[in-house]
Amino acid sequence: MKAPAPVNRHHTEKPEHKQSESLDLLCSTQSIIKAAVKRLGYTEEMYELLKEPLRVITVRIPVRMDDGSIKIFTGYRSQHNDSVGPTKGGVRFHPEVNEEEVKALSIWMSLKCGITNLPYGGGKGGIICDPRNMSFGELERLSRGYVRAISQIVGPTKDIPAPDVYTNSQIMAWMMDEYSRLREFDSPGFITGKPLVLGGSQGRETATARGVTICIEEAVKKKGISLQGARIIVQGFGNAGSFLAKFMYDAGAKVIGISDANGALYDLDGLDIPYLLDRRDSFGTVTNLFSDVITNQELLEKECDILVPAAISNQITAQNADRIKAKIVVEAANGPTTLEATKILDSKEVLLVPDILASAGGVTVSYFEWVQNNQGYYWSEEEVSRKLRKVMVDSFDAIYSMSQSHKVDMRLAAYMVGIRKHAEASHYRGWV
Ligand SMILES: NC(=O)C1=CN([C@@H]2O[C@H](COP(=O)(O)OP(=O)(O)OC[C@H]3O[C@@H](n4cnc5c(N)ncnc54)[C@H](O)[C@@H]3O)[C@@H](O)[C@H]2O)C=CC1
Ligand SMILES: O=C(O)CCC(=O)C(=O)O
Repeated sequence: MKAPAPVNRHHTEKPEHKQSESLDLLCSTQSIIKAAVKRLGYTEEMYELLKEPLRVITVRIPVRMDDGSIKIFTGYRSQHNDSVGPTKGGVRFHPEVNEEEVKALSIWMSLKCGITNLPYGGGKGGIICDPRNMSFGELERLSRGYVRAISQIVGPTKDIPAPDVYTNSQIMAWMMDEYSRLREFDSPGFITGKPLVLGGSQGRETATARGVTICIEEAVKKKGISLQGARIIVQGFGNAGSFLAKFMYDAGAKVIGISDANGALYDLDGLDIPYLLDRRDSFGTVTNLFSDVITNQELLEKECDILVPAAISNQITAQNADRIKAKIVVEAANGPTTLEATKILDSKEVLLVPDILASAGGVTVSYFEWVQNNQGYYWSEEEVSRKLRKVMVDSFDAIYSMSQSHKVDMRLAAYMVGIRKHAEASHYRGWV
C-alpha cells in the first residue's frame, strides 16, 4: 500500500447516467412490488395499498447555529405499513435526502422486516443537511429538534428510529434523551443503535457488516468460490463498508479496493485494512490522506470476485453494468443498483444478493436491541451473533429457493418473500 500523502479533495463524486434510465427509487420499487404482488396472486387493491407509505410527514426544524443565526432544516419520516407491528428504520443526515427517497427507503424496510420475519413494518427518516460541515452542538440541536417535530407519530410501540448514513450512536443517544424528556420517563425502546451504556445491544455496531458477511459466505458456496484469497472491492468505508472490509480481511480474503465520498484506493496486492480503519474519520473518510486515488466509478469496474457497494444509491446503472467484472455483487447499501443494471448483471450470470436481504443484519440486531430494552435483560455478543447468523442464513436460503423455483432474479425473489407478511397482515386486518 502506498504511503499516505495529504491532499485536499473536497468534491463529492457523482456517476453519469444514460438519459433514458430511471433513477427514481420509488418508481423502480413500485414496479418490482407490482411484479411480486402479481406473481404471488394478490389483488390489484393489494398493490395499491403497498405501493406507497401509509404516512409521510415533512417537518421544518429551526436550529440555532454556532454563529447565532437560525437555520431552518427540512426533515421527513415515512411509515410504509404498520399492519404487522410498529414501523422501524433508520434516519439519515445527508444533503441529498428527499421525500421520494425516504418513501422508497421505508418500503425497503418493510421488505427487510418481512424477509427476516421481524414483527415490524418499515419506516425511514431523513434530514437535508451536511453533518460534515456542522459542529457537535449544531448536530445535537438538530437531532433534538427532529425528535420534537416527529414525536407525535413515533415511539417504542409506534415507530422506532435507528442509525443510517451519517448518523451514529451519539445521535441516537441525543434523540433517546429528547424523547424521554418529552414523555417524562426513560424510553430506551424508542430508538436503536444506542451506546451500550444507554441500552444498546452488543453487536449492533457491526451488525450490518456481519449480515453482509454471512450473505457473502452463502453466495460463494453457490458460486464455488473460496473466500480465502478471493478478491473483494468495497465501495463506502463507513459503518457498513469499513467493518465489512475488516471481516473480509480477517477471513483471509484480499480486499483490493475501498472507497469513500472523495475517491477510491486500489491495490492488487491487497490493502492494509487495519491501518485504514485506524485512520478513517467518523464520517468514513480515509482516501483524502492518499495521493494515489482513483474515482469510485473506476473502482466499481475493476476485476474482482466480489463487489460490495456499501455507500449510496444508483451506483451500478445501465451505464456501467456491462463493465462490472465481479462474479458476485452483494448490496450492503440501499438501492445501489438500478433495475436496468439488475437485468444486465443477471444476464451476465452475476449472482446479485439484493440490498433488502444483504443489509438486513442491521435491523435484525436493532430488533434484538428493542427486545432487550423491553425485557430489561441483556444478551452476550455470542448470543446476538448466533441469533443473527440463523436469521441471515434462513433468509438467504428462502430467497435463493424462491429465485430458483420461480425462475426469477434474486431481487424479485426477495420482494416476493418480503412482501407476503405485510400483504397477509393487511388482509387479515380487513384493509384490503
Ligand atoms: N448503518 C446501518 O446499520 C445500515 C446501513 N445501510 C446502508 O449502507 C449504506 C452505508 O451506510 P453507513 O455505512 O451506515 O453510512 P456511513 O455514514 O457510516 O458511511 C457512508 C460511507 O459512504 C461514503 N459515501 C458517501 N457519499 C458517497 C458518494 N457520493 N460516493 C461514494 N461514497 C460515498 C462515505 O464517505 C462513507 O464512507 C447506506 O446505503 C445505508 O442506507 C443499510 C442497512 C443498515
Ligand atoms: O436498524 C434499523 O432499525 C434500521 C436500519 C436501516 O435503516 C436499514 O436497514 O436501512
